[in-house]
This record gives sequence, structure tokens and C-alpha cells, in this order.
Amino acid sequence: MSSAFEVRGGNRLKGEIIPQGAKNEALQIISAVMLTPEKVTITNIPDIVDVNLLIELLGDAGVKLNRISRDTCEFQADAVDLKYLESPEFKKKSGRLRGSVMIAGPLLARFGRAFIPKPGGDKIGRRRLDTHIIGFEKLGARFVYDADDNYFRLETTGGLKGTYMLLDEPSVTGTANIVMAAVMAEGTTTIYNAACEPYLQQLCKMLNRMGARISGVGSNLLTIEGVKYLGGCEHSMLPDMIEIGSFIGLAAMTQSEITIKNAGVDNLGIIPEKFRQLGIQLEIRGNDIYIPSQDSYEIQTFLDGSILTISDHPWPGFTPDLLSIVLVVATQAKGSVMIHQKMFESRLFFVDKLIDMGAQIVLCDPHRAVVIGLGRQHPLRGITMSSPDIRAGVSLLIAALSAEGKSTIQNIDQIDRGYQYIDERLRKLGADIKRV
Ligand SMILES: CC(=O)N[C@H]1[C@@H](OP(=O)(O)OP(=O)(O)OC[C@H]2O[C@@H](n3ccc(=O)[nH]c3=O)[C@H](O)[C@@H]2O)O[C@H](CO)[C@@H](O)[C@@H]1O
Ligand SMILES: C=C(OP(=O)(O)O)C(=O)O
Repeated sequence: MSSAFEVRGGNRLKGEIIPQGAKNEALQIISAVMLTPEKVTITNIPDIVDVNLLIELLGDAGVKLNRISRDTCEFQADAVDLKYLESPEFKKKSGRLRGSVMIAGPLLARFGRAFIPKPGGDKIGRRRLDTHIIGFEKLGARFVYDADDNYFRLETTGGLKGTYMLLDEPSVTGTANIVMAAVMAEGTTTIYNAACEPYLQQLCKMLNRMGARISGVGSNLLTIEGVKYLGGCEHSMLPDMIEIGSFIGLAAMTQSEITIKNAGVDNLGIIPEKFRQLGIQLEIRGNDIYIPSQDSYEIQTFLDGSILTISDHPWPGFTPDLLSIVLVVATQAKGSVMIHQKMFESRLFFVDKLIDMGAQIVLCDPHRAVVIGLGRQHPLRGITMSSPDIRAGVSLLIAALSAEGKSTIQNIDQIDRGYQYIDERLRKLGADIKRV
């Protein structure tokens, strides 16, 4: 695989783009196939590195795979190889993505044991698994932690038992994992302070179609009445809201007229509003989002005239995964904004690359950056840079597409983790981008 994008910035883009199926939903949904020996058919699967790795991992563990087309796959977990899930090969492969951690809940539910090697994913600060493990413990699992290997081994004797739990934080993957463990536990489980983003709602709806009894879906209080058996089902992924936000930012930065087709507008929560706060015009047209070409956009202030802050918050607040995009888009706006990344402590360091490109940003501390918009008076200039994480990578790509001259973005494996055929799709809109 090639490892860099070469971009010549300045082109105005034009056209329609269809978002991929959601990466972070896919990781939950594909893990859930482990809950049943019956066939599960999943559609709108994004063809991206992380998701393909998880599918490969399940295949290695004995799950039968039938990839009907690029975005559709049938799974049947009727002969799971539990030994493989303890093997060094599993540890190595699952350490390459974050989503692998969510196989644990289904394994505990169905087989009474699970193994969690240190998961991979973005290096964006400490990413603890306490919520997952404490939730499993409350359901009756015992755990042993191997500190040398950074490895959790979980076991239950006599099966999992429903209980009440108040999560210490509404962890997304943690909630998904605990829900998947609880669906076949004996009795009723109540999870308070549950994460409730659309992907979790999708997971709960899918589990209910498989025979689970989950209520409170969409709220932070889930009630799960345990059932003895789950059967097969069909499921289709929502459009990827982080990709949609990235395309809105791309359109504004490059003064482009873009229509995002089939954007699942009912599931975007506060995302469109946050881009509007940056002064970006967008129109919801049915299920599409139309972004007109805008010569300039001006950041709003708060009602009392004070400087706008955009910060992350668990759903239905603004997702942390779009803050890097908002930050880059603000560099060319008129006005100023404080970006406050509350969740992750290393996600803003990529601003040094934007500063090299000519952006005016003050990194106040690891969590806060003030962006002073250049109002397009000085375009960014192309440089050579390396992508530190998936969303910073796409933000740098957007910066490069708007910059004067040539940029080279290295370490694009990070981008390929989550954005399907991104260079090809951007070229169709008129971008000058190639893999080198
Ligand atoms: C594969 C996957 O789905 N990854 C997503 C998932 O990661 P993941 O599920 O790993 O993230 P968590 O929701 O567990 O937590 C993320 C971080 O935020 C902190 N935290 C969490 C909740 C909270 O109310 N306050 C708080 O500070 C946690 O301590 C942790 O450091 O959710 C994150 C938060 O939306 C996203 O960035 C990731 O893209
Ligand atoms: C942080 C992200 O992914 P992961 O949790 O897989 O590292 C992301 O999707 O922005």
C-alpha cells in the first residue's frame, strides 16, 4: 500500500458525493454477529481498513463469511474457535484496531469467557477500558489483568446475571460491549449513563430484531430483559456522520458547491448546526445536504458577543471526532473560535502543521486551541506533513486541498482506516490528489 497523498490545492470542487456506511457503527454491528449461530446479513459496510480487519479477525476465529458484494457480507458464527481468540495471532491482529474490543461482550454472553488484548485505534490520549471491564464484572464476570501483556481475561461460572449499573462515563464502545453481554444474561439489566449515539441505537435495534428485549433505546437509560437465544437478522449501516461532517468542512474550505446525497439527515443531531455556527450555509434537501459555493464565511459569536466555543460532549452533544475538522475550517473563516477538546488529550497537537501552513492558531493547552480566522486574506501554503490520526489526517487533507501549491501528506494509512476510496471520490469532484 502506498503511504502518501500528493495534493495540489486551490481547485474548486463540484458535484455529488455519497457517504460511506458508518465506520464506528460497523465495528459494533459486525461484533454482534458473534451472538448467534444463525446467519446475519449486513449491508452498507464501508470498505475501509479497520472494518476489513475486524471481518478478517472473525473469519480467523471460525466465523463463516460470504462477501456477496463490496458492501454486503453474510456472517455465520456457528463454529467459533475459542482457542484462536487466546492466541498470539489474535492479540497481534486485534491490536491493530479499536473495534476488536467489542467482540468480548458477545463472547462472554455466548461462551462465558472472553479475552481483550490491548486494542489499537487512534493514539489520541489515554483510552482506558474501565467502563467495559467494570460493567462485565457487575454482570458477574471475573477478570484477570496481565500487566506485562496488557491483556484482560474474563470468565463467568454459572453465566451472567442482570443487574443495575451506573456507568462511570457514557463510553461508546463500553456501552455497546455491556449491552451485547447483557442481552442473554439471566434477568433484567439496567444501564444508566449509557452512551446513546445513533450507532448504539442501531445496535440495539438490530439486537431487538435478533430477539433481544432492549427498551429505552436512544436514551441514557437502557433496560434489557435477558433472553436465552438470539437468531439471525439483516442490518444496514447508517451513512457515516463523521464523513458527512468532513465533506461539509471540505466544501466550505475549498469554496465548493457540493451535494452530499443520502446523508441520513435525521441522525445527524447537532452536527449541521455546529457548521452553521462557523458561518457555513447548508441546506437540507430531503435526505441530501446541499452546500453552495461560498466566497467567505463568518464565525458567529455567542448572543452576548463573546467568542464562540465549540467543544465535544457525549451524544447528543457534538462528537469529538469532528472537532479537528471544525478547527481546520475555522482557519479560513472570518472571526475567531475556541476549540475545546474535552475528551482526548492528544488530539489537538496536529495544529503545529496547520501553523506551518500559515494558519493563526494558539494552542492554549493540550485541550484548547484558539483559531483566528484569516478571512481568506492569506491562503494556507502547501507543505509536507504526516497524518497523526484519522481525523487530523482528513483535516490536513482538507487544508491541503484549499492551500496554495503542493502538499504531501504522509502516513495516510491513518486516513485509509476510516475513509473509503477517498482519493478516487475526491478526484471525481475535481480535486488534484494522487497516491504516491
Ligand atoms: C470505534 C469507536 O466507536 N470509536 C469511537 C468511540 O471510542 P471509545 O468508545 O473508545 O471512546 P469512549 O466513549 O470510551 O471515551 C472516549 C474518551 O473520552 C472520555 N470521555 C468519555 C465520555 C465522557 O463523557 N467524558 C469523557 O471524558 C473517556 O475517558 C475516553 O478517554 O467513541 C469516541 C468518543 O465519541 C470516539 O472518539 C471514537 O471514534
Ligand atoms: C478515534 C476514532 O477511531 P478509533 O476509535 O477507531 O481509534 C475515530 O473514528 O475518530
